[in-house]
Amino acid sequence: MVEFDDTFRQHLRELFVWRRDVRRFRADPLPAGAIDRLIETACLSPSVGLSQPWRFVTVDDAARRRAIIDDFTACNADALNCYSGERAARYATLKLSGLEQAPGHLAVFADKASDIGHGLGRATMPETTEYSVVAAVTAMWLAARAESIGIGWVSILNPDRIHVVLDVPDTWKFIAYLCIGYPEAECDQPELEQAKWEHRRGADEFTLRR
Ligand SMILES: Cc1cc2c(cc1C)N(C[C@H](O)[C@H](O)[C@H](O)COP(=O)(O)O)c1[nH]c(=O)[nH]c(=O)c1N2
Repeated sequence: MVEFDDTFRQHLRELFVWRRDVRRFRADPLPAGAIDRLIETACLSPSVGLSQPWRFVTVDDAARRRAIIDDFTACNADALNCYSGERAARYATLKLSGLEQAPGHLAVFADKASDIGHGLGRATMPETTEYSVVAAVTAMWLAARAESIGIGWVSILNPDRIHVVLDVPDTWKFIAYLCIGYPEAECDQPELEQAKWEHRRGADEFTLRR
């Protein structure tokens, strides 16, 4: 049996504390096979009915990357228009993607039409397909940090546009667009907290006791 000791648990806790959503990347490329290795780890994640509904698209083509960046720019401008006053001014200062700098781009989808898992667990809660993919992204995020690789999740995008740009099946639901690379800096505090947009709250605030 594999056992984990206190030292491992302490390191694991540190991994959770020091995992960040990264928007500022160094220019150096990722080592060969790094993204494939992260995808392999992500595939060890739990999934409803063992359906493994995650689908990964590595995006290396310059024209497709440019189209994604253009979509982000348009969506981010729309998002800014949803705020006013001081909140709008603050939003405008935020850096909300590392799409321009990140050496790795990875789009993640949930295959809503796959028969893998034979529908187990999905009859009353079809959304568990998407939950499974989010679990895989989280695993990848942590596994990357363990290799000092940073990941930034970009959701300020138009899913329909992503489908067209990446030419993926209609039955795939867009879940995440990930920027991957080495971070410019490490920090134990979310960037949105450093920018005074929001602060991390403690577990008590989100826990009901019945
Ligand atoms: C589903 C989802 C979607 C997004 C994010 C996360 C998740 C889970 N986050 C990252 C988010 O801002 C970040 O996780 C929190 O601010 C907490 O920071 P740390 O991840 O702890 O560094 C994120 N960040 C960003 O700069 N642009 C984005 O579009 C998104 N979108």
